Amino acid sequence: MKSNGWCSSHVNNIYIRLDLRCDYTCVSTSVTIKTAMTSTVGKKATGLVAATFTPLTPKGEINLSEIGPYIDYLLEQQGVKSIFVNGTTGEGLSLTVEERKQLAEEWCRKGKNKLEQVIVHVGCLSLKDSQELAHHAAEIGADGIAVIAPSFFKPATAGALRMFLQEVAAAAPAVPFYYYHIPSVTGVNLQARDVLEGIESQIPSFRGLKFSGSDLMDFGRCVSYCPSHWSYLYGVDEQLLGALAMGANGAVGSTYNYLGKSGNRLLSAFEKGDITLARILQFQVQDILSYAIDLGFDLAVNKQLMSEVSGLALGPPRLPLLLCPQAKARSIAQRLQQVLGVK
Ligand SMILES: CC(=O)N[C@@H]([C@@H](O)[C@H](O)[C@H](O)CO)[C@@H](O)CC(=O)C(=O)O
Repeated sequence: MKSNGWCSSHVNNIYIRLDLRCDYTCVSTSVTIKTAMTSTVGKKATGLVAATFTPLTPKGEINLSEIGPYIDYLLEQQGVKSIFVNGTTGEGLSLTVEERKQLAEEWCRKGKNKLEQVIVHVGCLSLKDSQELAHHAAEIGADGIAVIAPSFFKPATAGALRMFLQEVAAAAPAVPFYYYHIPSVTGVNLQARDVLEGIESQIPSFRGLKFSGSDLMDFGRCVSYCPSHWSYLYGVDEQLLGALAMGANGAVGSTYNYLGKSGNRLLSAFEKGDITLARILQFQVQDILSYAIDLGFDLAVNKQLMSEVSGLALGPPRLPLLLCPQAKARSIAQRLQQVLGVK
């Protein structure tokens, strides 16, 4: 009979992993001490991050002129200081490489000296396109880049996905790199914990995880495996509280575009140990989203809801997503105002 186990601890940048392998005849203990992440790539991403919608004109072209007002809205009305652009909410995979570059550039330009972090999603089906976008993000001064798993030809193993991520990260080695785990959208159902196995030795700029999955056991295993100086950003907004308990140190999501204030209150209630308040705030988000889900909530509805709540002209989604009827978005916006007690 055998038992294998390990434990790790992180003290003052020293990362200690203790491997214990025992059977009845032998006990071997090996202790590895390494200085964790000696490079000082970037600042740590924490707190609330809005996954931005991509403003389009009524004809479906990217609308860069709305980005400045969008950033001001997030800062002034929602208290959100960091953004994640060209991701799922931003319809990144429906945009051309050139459009993604123009958008990333404008978000970075308009966010400079205002926002704390602009993280650019650079994942594509094509490795070459991802590398081009990663390199571009470095040139324009993005604070971080993130990559989802390619989802047409899917990686067969965690190792194959790690190799893909490594090749992208190598195109922007000085930019903090995040793995973006979103199995419900990519259909890549690998455990994030497996993807992270040894990733720091393959990607020196690796700085954390954007986990948009509902498997909190996998998320917890990521947090317990990884060094504390990484970012663990959780992306299922309606169950953020569970992820905070599991060790998330921030949240990235679509609803923080219009529920930023409440998201910030939830984070600070949790930090202060006021679980009762944190729970009330989480239940409010769940109420609003269940109401929306009953009406058929998807990205198109979400985008229209943001236009409705913020007054920004975000335009339609891009095909194949269909424009949401305004009455539907209006009805969800009313529910939101009732639940939050906003006039
Ligand atoms: C599947 C999906 O779109 N998930 C959203 C959530 O914020 C989601 O909209 C929210 O939890 C409501 O279900 C984010 O995780 C996506 C995200 O962060 C992104 O746009 O990159």
